[in-house]
Order: sequence, then C-alpha cells, then structure tokens
Amino acid sequence: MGKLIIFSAPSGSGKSTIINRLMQRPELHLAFSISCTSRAPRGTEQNGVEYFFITPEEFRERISRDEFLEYEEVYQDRFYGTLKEQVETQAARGENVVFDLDVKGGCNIKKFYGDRALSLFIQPPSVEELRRRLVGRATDAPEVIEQRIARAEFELSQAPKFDRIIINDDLEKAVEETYEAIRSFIEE
Ligand SMILES: Nc1ncnc2c1ncn2[C@@H]1O[C@H](COP(=O)(O)OP(=O)(O)OP(=O)(O)O)[C@@H](O)[C@H]1O
Ligand SMILES: Nc1nc2c(ncn2[C@@H]2O[C@H](COP(=O)(O)O)[C@@H](O)[C@H]2O)c(=O)[nH]1
Repeated sequence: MGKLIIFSAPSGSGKSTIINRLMQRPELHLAFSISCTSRAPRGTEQNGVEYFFITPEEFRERISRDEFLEYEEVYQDRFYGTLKEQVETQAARGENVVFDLDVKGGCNIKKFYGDRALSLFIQPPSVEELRRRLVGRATDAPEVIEQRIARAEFELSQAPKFDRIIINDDLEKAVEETYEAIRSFIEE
C-alpha cells in the first residue's frame, strides 16, 4: 500500500512547480491525485492531466453521490475535490499518492490518513513575492489574483499544523529539501 504526500500552500507558492520536478524522480514512485474542479482550464491545461474539468452541476451531483474524499469551494463558485476512487486505486498499486490541495483540504486529508500521510506546507518568502509569482505566471485575471492573495494571510497562519514547512525561496533548494523529506518518509 502506498503512502500519501500532501502539498498545501497559498496559490502561487510553487506547489505545482515542485511537484512536477519530483514526479521526474522514479525512485519515489509518485502518482499525482488528479482532482476535479469546476473552474475553466487555463493555459495548456488538459482534462485528465492537471484536473478533471467538470461543470458546477456535475460537481454537485458527484458530491451527492459521495464520490469525494474531501472537497472545498476554494474560491466563490469554484469547487475543487479529491476523488476517492483515484486515491484508492493509486495507493493499492503501491504508488505514493501526491496531493496538491488548499490548506483546509490538506488538513482534512492529513486528519483522515494520520501517520500514513506526510503533510508539507510550501511557504513563499513573502506575500509580495507571492503576488509577483502570480502576476508573472500570467494565468489569472487581476481580480482572480487579488482573491488568491486575500486568502493567503489565513492560509499562511495555518503552516504550524503541517508536518514540515518548506520555504520556497531558492527553487533548487526547496526541491531537494522536499525530495529528502519524502524519501525518508517513504523509507520509514
Ligand atoms: N522558488 C521560486 N522562485 C521564483 N518563482 C517561482 C519559484 N517557485 C515557483 N515559481 C513560479 O511561481 C509561479 C507559481 O508557481 P506554481 O504554479 O507552481 O504555484 P502553485 O502553488 O502550484 O499555485 P496554485 O495553487 O495556483 O496552483 C510559477 O510561475 C512558477 O514558475
Ligand atoms: N481542497 C482541495 N483543494 C484543491 C484541490 N485541487 C486543487 N486544490 C487547490 O485549489 C487552489 C487553486 O488551484 P488552481 O489550480 O486553481 O490554481 C490551490 O491551492 C490548489 O492546491 C482539491 O482536490 N481539494
């Protein structure tokens, strides 16, 4: 049975960037948990790769069918949720399942799996740098960026609830620190 690796942080901290780098390390046996979302794809995102993109109506139907391990309305009218089936199938294959979750979702999954899960908080050097990264990423409209920044203060206050805090200032250092944290956790 595989283990669970949770990445949480405010939007723009660099979770996806670090995850994408670690997915290229085959010795970690990682499998990404593809969430459902009711937001529209952005940039080069593809259905079934970054997310399963579904309508808010389908999202509500799936909630009523109890298909999610957890879900959040992270931003108004934008739902995100972890599919039970995804996680169970991947973990049963012996893969270590990686989650990219908002802070509430991260805390919920950690509570659910306890010691089987490692929860990592990816901390940006500052809120100003977070804004610079979101603007630089150029995937969101200015008002969406402001919504994400507005949530960041609460999310940063939740960092002590996580097993490890990784400061993502120098990307290479953050990737290596995360790699070592995961390697020692899966070898325990
Ligand atoms: N250490 C770093 N230094 C400078 N820029 C970085 C660093 N880490 C990531 N970035 C850049 O910051 C932007 C946001 O990163 P990324 O998309 O990985 O964040 P995220 O936490 O996954 O965001 P979201 O929660 O919205 O998916 C990207 O343009 C990425 O290239
Ligand atoms: N609670 C959950 N949060 C999730 C899930 N999938 C992604 N997320 C988080 O949402 C925000 C925004 O993501 P974006 O792709 O629109 O930038 C980010 O913090 C993700 O980590 C999920 O299944 N559950």
